[in-house]
Amino acid sequence: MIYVSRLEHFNAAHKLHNPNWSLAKNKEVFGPCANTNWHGHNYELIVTVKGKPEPDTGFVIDLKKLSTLIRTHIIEKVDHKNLNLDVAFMEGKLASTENLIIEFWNILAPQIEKISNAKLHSLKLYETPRNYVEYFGE
Ligand SMILES: Nc1nc2c(c(=O)[nH]1)N=C([C@H](O)[C@H](O)COP(=O)(O)OP(=O)(O)OP(=O)(O)O)CN2
Repeated sequence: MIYVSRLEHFNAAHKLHNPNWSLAKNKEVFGPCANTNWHGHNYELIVTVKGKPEPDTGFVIDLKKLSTLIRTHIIEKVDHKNLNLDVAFMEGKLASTENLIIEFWNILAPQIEKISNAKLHSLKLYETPRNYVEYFGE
């Protein structure tokens, strides 16, 4: 089994805010991340797919096609957007890195299987250079 990865990036604004809590409670739990007027991050997304190289191409997946797929289905929806206000698939969800990566998985996994024999293996999402989450679909 070969694991093939593509790094993409996007910039987005958000705030961590639980609508069931008061502003004071949100600030107590989320600190500056609850700032009422938003804050931004430079996100980095690493998408890893697994499979066997196709005999005709030597590719598990064409990385150009994988990049286009990620950009079409994820990056164009979140880049330079407000994750709390502008992104349909985050509606009603707390804009944490964990919740984002689950939504990304649900979107990408079926799309990757449409264009290749490879399967999505993992996603890694950096919110800051020091904070990241990983997801393996379970
Ligand atoms: N489990 C999670 N914890 C936190 C998340 C998250 O998505 N999941 N998000 C945040 C904030 O949105 C943000 O990432 C924190 O920013 P900050 O503390 O400024 O991160 P830095 O790495 O830049 O901070 P340094 O302390 O300067 O290293 C908080 N928690």
